[in-house]
Amino acid sequence: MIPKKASPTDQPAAHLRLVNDRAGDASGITLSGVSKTYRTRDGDVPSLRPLDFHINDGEFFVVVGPSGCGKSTLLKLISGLLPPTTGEVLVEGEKVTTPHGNVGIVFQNALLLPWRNILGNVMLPIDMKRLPRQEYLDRAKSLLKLVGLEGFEKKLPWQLSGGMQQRASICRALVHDPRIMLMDEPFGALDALTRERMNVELMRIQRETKKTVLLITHSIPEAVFLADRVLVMTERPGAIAAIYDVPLPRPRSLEVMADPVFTELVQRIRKHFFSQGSLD
Ligand SMILES: Nc1ncnc2c1ncn2[C@@H]1O[C@H](COP(=O)(O)OP(=O)(O)OP(=O)(O)O)[C@@H](O)[C@H]1O
Repeated sequence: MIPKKASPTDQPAAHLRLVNDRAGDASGITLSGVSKTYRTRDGDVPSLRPLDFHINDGEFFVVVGPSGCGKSTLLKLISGLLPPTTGEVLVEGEKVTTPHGNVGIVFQNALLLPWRNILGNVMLPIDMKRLPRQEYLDRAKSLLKLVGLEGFEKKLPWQLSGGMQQRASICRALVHDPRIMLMDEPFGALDALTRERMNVELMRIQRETKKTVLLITHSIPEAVFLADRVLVMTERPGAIAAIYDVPLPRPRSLEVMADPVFTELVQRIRKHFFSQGSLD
């Protein structure tokens, strides 16, 4: 595990204790009173009601919720791409005010640059941040090996399948060694079989890299399969409907989906959405 950096903003630990109820624990992600209302020409669009929760360091935390309830907004607030309307987000004890290097983001589509080869795409954050290329090249290559793309470094994105492209985009999100990986419906564009394989792979990557993962999905089975905890959101403006612990041992294989603990939890979460029909 990468040692947590000491930083001046680790100091408001007293505040953290209030939010967190965890004396001195500045690791992970803490949201306190975080809400978002978009101001548009047509009026205000309340997107998120004030949210309070903590994601532990190294946790696999999955968010499910109906379409338009503010899941992507939540991810943008944590990454610093958007400022909250109220409240604050702390990542590793530091208040998020701008986009920061503590996160790597994976979107629904791999969004690889078609003119860069796979290694070049994985190295993109290093080039953009002007970090020393040579130091990160080996890391990029070992990440590609970790996701089974060894030998594909020089291929162009179109020469890879959708699942392989998405694996490359996971490497790109990890290449600068962020503590946290934010994933917005990362496998939503893949066929069902590839998606299952990617889920197994993602769990393995998370175990090996020990990253904190926040993943958004529309699929309740996917959420329960992957997560340590599942946060269920209400309809917009999104609030916390419930947070469920997933008491299934790790490592997990696809057979776990037949376990009564798994199926009961899926049913329990699904009940939140019976009237909305917006989840798988
Ligand atoms: N830039 C914006 N300006 C105005 N309203 C926005 C903006 N971005 C999102 N919204 C609105 O905020 C609400 C939440 O959007 P968001 O994309 O976060 O939802 P979501 O849960 O990720 O949706 P989905 O599951 O369909 O991807 C929606 O009603 C959306 O229309």
